[in-house]
Amino acid sequence: MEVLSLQILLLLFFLSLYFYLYAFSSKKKPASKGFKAYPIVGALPEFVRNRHRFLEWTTEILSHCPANTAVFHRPGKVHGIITASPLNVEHILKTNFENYPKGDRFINLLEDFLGRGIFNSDGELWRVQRKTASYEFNTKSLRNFVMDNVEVEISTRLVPVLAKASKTKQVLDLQDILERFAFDNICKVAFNVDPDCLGGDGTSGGEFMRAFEDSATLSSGRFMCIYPIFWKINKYFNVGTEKRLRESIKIVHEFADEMIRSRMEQKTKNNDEDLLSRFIGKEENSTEFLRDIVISFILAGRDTTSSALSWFFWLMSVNPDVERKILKELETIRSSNGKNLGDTYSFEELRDMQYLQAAISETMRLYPPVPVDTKACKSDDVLPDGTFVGKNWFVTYQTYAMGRMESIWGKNCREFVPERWLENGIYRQESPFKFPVFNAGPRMCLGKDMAYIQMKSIAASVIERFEIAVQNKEQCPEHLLSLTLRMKGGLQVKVSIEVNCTGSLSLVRRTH
Ligand code: HEM
Repeated sequence: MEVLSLQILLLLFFLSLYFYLYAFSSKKKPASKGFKAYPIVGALPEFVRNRHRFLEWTTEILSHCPANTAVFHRPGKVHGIITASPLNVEHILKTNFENYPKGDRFINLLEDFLGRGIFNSDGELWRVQRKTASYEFNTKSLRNFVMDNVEVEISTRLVPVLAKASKTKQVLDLQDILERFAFDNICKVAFNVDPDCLGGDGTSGGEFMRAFEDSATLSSGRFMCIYPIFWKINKYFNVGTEKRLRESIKIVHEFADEMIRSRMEQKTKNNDEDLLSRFIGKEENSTEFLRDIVISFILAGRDTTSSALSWFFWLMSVNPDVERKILKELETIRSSNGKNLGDTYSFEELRDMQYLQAAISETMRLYPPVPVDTKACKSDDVLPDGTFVGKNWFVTYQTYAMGRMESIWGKNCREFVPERWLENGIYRQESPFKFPVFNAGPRMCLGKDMAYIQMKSIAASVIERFEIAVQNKEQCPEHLLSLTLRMKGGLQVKVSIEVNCTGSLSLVRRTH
């Protein structure tokens, strides 16, 4: 017995020594090539140590790998790769699209929140939703409807809320305001329902907003769980974060159910065609499925543009020269079209805002609203850079890291330079594989054009009317890794009125 204990002690001693030497020797290497994989436990210790800074950690790793691609070993059968290579991204999202579905693992993690909505489905279920939604998104009437809605939301809700805050000198969470704006907008555009979340003092619908945020953050927290069994046990016993998740999802579901019920009633009264009515019109769609569709579109429409604009306003506060150039561009557009400050911009005028478009794209290059996207590999494959990917491995492309790769954007990749998007002053599209902020290939974002209309309208109306003083602007806001890249604690700002919409005295000061 004593001999056995001694043997176990010796074994433990040598194992500890081995891990210590292994870790120590790899610390001395100047740059890590890929994830450090320990015997038996794989990359898990590193993952545990760095998961609170997952995006930065993986960016560091990928930037040191020759093809910006790293293999991730986990104990048991889970292996995967993380890539920031445009060639690999093209292969995964387009060339070999059928081999890289979302997969069961991903779908199970998000199913309680998103059900089998468009973001969380594969195969025929995805195809049907994509087809129906594409039809709706391709119409010119949608573009006009978006333009009208955005204009009304800006002039009757956003501007009054900011103007009021400027009078009271109150500190505002701009991220929250932008989320409310985007939420009202997507509900009107997609479901023909106005929740008026930004109406009044801009705080209505607070319970739903909180529940939606918690549902997204806690669901994405499951991705960071070392073993899925952990969250599954918590879910089974309804404890911890899983208890909170269940409560939040219940609130979100009730809201969506109520919206569908009221839309179904309306349907009998008028025959307005919107996205939801296209789905309601199909008898085979159950109310649960309609709910999944509603929640997915709220997520798509609410959390993406608001994330991009929050980072945009913070970047403006630390890059006043860029803001001045945008103001100058707006002034030129107004004067050549005989417009006053405060007048609404037409679709053509928004299209002419080339520098603003560049500044918004540059924001999303550094702070992509959807920072990571994961697929599953259906059968063994080899990526264009020679990396082997096994069946059932996860395959993640890291958009956040891609915006910070010297190999893609050059030496100044970490600097905020809108000019990199311009050729002779005209905005130049980038390859979606180099800049997969809106995804690429058959699952490319359907709301890209709508998103730019909304973001440009808001950015232009706000910066030409108000001075936005971001609190503690020198410190880069911390991000919260949810399904989208939100700012932890929001974006606290003080607003002051820059111009009174009839004159441009202050504007002259700011543009020179
Ligand atoms: C800055 C704004 C936006 C960004 C960066 C963005 C980005 C993305 C990304 C990365 C995906 C792929 C997600 C995945 O596969 O899991 C996606 C898909 C999608 N987006 Fe957007 N999006 C934006 C705005 C919008 C808006 C306003 C809508 C309108 C409702 C929208 C509708 C969709 C839809 C329906 C899909 C699903 C496409 C599919 O799976 O077939 N997006 N978007």
